[in-house]
Amino acid sequence: MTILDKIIVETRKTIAHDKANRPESDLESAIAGLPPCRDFHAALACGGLVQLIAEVKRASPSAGLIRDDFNPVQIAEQYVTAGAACISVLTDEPFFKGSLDYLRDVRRAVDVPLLRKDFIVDRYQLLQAREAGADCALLIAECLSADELVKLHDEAVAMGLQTLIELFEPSNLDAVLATGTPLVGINNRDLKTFHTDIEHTIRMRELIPGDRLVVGESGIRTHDDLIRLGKAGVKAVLVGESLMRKPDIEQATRELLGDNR
Ligand SMILES: O=P(O)(O)OC[C@@H](O)[C@@H](O)c1c[nH]c2ccccc12
Repeated sequence: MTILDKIIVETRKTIAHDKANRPESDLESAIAGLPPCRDFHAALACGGLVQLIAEVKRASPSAGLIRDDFNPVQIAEQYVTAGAACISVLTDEPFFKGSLDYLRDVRRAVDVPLLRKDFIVDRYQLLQAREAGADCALLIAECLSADELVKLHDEAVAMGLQTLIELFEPSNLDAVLATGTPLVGINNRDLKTFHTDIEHTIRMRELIPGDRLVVGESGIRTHDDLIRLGKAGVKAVLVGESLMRKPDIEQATRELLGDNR
């Protein structure tokens, strides 16, 4: 069993537990009265050379605990002050020490579009995302069949959410493109081995039609990395660990972006 398989097993347990506490119909009514989502795609499509989705990430299976003094609201505020276009909030609890409450708290504190970063396999999680204030939901091609990808993408859109669909395996590209999502993420981390290589995004970029906005994800550390990806046609980057490890997150975010504003 790979780590990804283990995460999905736990995720399904969490969903069953959450559904028992709060029925789907309850979430449906809760989202009915919400204002429309912010435009995640537009925030990345405009402005400078490469836009930043900065991630609130407390821990990960590969890195363990990334940061001791963890205050999601303060971190998100620092990201935004330093120029992040969007914020990603990890909500998986067992493996990433995240929480839907972090997403809620960040929603109250900042005005930029937010991504729910989790292992989404069920419509219920999309409802939770929308209710907690997300504007976009991550879908991972390695966790879902081609049919499930289409179904969850359509369900997300019906709720007013956008989707960022991520893949690592080149063989999943057709399934991702077939959903019609305008936002395609290339994960540089092989979730089976945790190894990251930013060349992976650069190679995969060439295979993706120009009408999709490509997000380079994982293992991005420096301004040079960002520039290299930008030159290869990558419009946005998703960065967590390298920023979360720095004592001064705001300063680190400025350094990553450089004069790329
Ligand atoms: O912390 P990094 O290496 O900067 O990576 C951020 C983000 O790409 C990573 O957290 C991620 C990408 N896809 C995921 C899917 C699930 C959990 C986590 C992820």
